[in-house]
Amino acid sequence: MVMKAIGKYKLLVTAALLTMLLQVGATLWQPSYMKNILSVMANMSLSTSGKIDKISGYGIGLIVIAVIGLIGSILNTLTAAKLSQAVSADLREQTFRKIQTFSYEDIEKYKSDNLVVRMTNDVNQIQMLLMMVFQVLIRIPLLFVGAFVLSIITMPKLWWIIVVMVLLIAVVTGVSMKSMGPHFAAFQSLMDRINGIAKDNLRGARVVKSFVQEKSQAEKFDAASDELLGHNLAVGYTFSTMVPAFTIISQLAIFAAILLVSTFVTKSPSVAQDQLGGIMSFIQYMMQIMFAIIMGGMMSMFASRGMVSMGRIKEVLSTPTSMTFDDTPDETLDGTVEFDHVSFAYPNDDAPTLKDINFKLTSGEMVGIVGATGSGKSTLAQLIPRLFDPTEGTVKVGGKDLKHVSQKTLKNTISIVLQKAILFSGTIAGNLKQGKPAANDSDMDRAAGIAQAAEFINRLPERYNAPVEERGNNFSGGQKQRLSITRGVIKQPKVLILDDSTSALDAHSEKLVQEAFNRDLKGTTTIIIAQKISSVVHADTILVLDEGRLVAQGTHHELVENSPVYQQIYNTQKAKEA
Ligand SMILES: Nc1ncnc2c1ncn2[C@@H]1O[C@H](COP(=O)(O)OP(=O)(O)OP(=O)(O)O)[C@@H](O)[C@H]1O
Repeated sequence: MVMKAIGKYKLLVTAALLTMLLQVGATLWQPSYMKNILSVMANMSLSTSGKIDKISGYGIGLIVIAVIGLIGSILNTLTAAKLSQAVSADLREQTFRKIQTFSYEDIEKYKSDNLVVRMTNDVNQIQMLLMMVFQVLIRIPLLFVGAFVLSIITMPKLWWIIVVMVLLIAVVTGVSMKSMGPHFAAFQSLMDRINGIAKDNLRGARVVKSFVQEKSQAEKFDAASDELLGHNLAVGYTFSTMVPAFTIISQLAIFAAILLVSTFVTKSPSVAQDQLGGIMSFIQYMMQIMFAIIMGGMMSMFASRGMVSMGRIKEVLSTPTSMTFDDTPDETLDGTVEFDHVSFAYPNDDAPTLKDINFKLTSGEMVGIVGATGSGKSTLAQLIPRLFDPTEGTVKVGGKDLKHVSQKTLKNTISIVLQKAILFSGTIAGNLKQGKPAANDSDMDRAAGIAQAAEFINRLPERYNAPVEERGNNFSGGQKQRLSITRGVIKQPKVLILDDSTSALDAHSEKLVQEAFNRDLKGTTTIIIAQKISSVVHADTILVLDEGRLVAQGTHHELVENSPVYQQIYNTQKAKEA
């Protein structure tokens, strides 16, 4: 997946690799110049001016190499940054597009917050990983092998010092990484938790303030934050012991190298010049090897976080959409709705929420659905616009099994106004056009009139161009509901479902909305889910649900006569009103 995304940027990849090679080459080249400079210094046969001339020459060479290395490093950082940002932007967009193809059921399975974290945090982790790969991870083995080989070529007799040092550093790095591993692993989940608490708190700011929950929210946040601090400190402590351990190992290695070289020099003064120069570059190579191992260990730790994120993005991208639509021609359906032995269980839920439901609604009817809270009213309604497919049985609209109609036909035929009015930031017109993209002002006027929204929209100076803030926060609950009903009716659907969507309207407005439905949406089957029986008392037929079963169907008068469940709801509500 990531390789495919990277493949698009071959030029940048090549540039990143070449600039990295330039950098590694310059780093490995530098010690040999140091060797030459020291050899000149130790050369007894050269005059002082001869030495200065040679050393200046080498010095200029050293500076040129350092500049080449610096240019390589700057260009590498630039190309790696550009590459990682471009790839992560592609992945983010690809993930978002994939989520758009998800059915509501797929989104429910992941939970929307989790998907947001994947598109933000996880994509960022991948971006950091790619940056690391093209800046450091590939450089490390090259630097390690290069410095290892060159150190042995420079001082063949000291090969064992390098081997012992590498082993000791590898052991210390391994032990430290093992102890830090669980702390790194805990970071991600704690960050998720901290994000969650902060988000809950800010989203529910009104509840927090009105229930004076600031202190308990702060305590909850502190607990998670302190836990994160604990893990950070534990990592810090390990680092603080790692650094002196590396210093001791390197000092010992340097000491051993110098000691041995001085014995060679003493034994054979003729090799003094070569050996003294060599020891300098040998020590530099040792430092490069040590740097490569330490960086390698640390980077692989961070890389493992990136790999986890990659897995999480891959999971989303490879999730097959649970709901597919038939590629049949678009058609015009009438508003009959039929449930034929429909049962439904939510994903990951063993017990069915709806059990063997059977009914048939005639086109243009006004239908009420009532039942106790949790009896399955919203669940039943969600099967009509195919937010979910039934686990068993068939849902038909216009006489056609919904599984065999095109997505466009479904969209043109059915509209649902959900219990919670959800508006998107933008303008009123932008929100209404979600219902009918080609809607003009007269369509909006008509729909706003039906939903009793015209009155407050007309009071806004910009009318349909009035801004809508995030989640419609600049509108009252009732206004949001009216706008959301307007969006639902604007395309004049054949089936309109109102899932408790007039709850924030006063009784008078609710009556006006229903009268407008009767008058202006004559051919539309209107299904009203209501908590209050008064909202559906005039319906042509009422479905009564009880614990996921359809226990009765009829007009208000029929049900008052012969449905014990309906009678109970009706009597309880009458008693409350009295
Ligand atoms: N997304 C979901 N995942 C799992 N279970 C769910 C989900 N939504 C609802 N349920 C469960 O299904 C049952 C029926 O819920 P539903 O929302 O359909 O009831 P309802 O009659 O509309 O209730 P209310 O009048 O309170 O809105 C409840 O037990 C609920 O816990």
